Amino acid sequence: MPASNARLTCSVLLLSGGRGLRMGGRDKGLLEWRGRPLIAWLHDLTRPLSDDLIISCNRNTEHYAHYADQLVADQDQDFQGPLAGIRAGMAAARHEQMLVLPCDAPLVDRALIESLLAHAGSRPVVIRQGNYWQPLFCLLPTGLRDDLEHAWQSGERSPQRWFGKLAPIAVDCTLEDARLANLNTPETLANGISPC
Ligand SMILES: Nc1nc2c(ncn2[C@@H]2O[C@H](COP(=O)(O)OP(=O)(O)OP(=O)(O)O)[C@@H](O)[C@H]2O)c(=O)[nH]1
Ligand SMILES: [Mg+2]
Repeated sequence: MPASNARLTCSVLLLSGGRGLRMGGRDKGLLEWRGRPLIAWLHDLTRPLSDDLIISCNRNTEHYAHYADQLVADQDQDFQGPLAGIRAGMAAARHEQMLVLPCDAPLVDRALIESLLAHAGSRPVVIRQGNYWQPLFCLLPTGLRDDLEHAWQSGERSPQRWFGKLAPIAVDCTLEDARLANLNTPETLANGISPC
């Protein structure tokens, strides 16, 4: 059943539209980790939160469709980065808030998500580790879609620079917080998790 969180129903955007160059050009979300595709772990985590689970992907749509209510693709086919996926997700999202997570962080847990949702309002809410923002772990008010579109049309391609102008709310985590570890290389995929 969707939307077990009665306080807030959000859209969810799982970012899986990258080139995966460090994985030899393979589609990272579909690579297996602990016996299942990475996207399956994020799907299982976020499915109960939303009736609007969006996956940003630029290939293998037939595989991703199983895990989503909506698929979105970047407008341009030249991999302009995650902000392209956020832009497509914002255009499609059906709720006032959109939770964004990357496909390659399978240790994110419900408590981390709840700590983002707790600050839902008119400003972006973003994970920060020490002095480092983690711009792909965030909660975005979808009312910012016009602002994002304007920034995009002005040439902005950095999620952090975009929301940096919007007085983001930080959710602070330690530098050692294993939940934020992500998988970028075949070695980490096979052997475990590396720090971000
Ligand atoms: N929609 C979309 N998502 C992207 C794009 N580039 C990266 N992402 C996503 O952003 C997140 C972080 O990117 P990376 O970890 O660098 O993944 P990647 O770009 O596929 O991998 P590398 O090519 O090795 O850098 C991942 O969830 C990617 O799927 C893009 O051009 N479009
Ligand atoms: Mg990349």
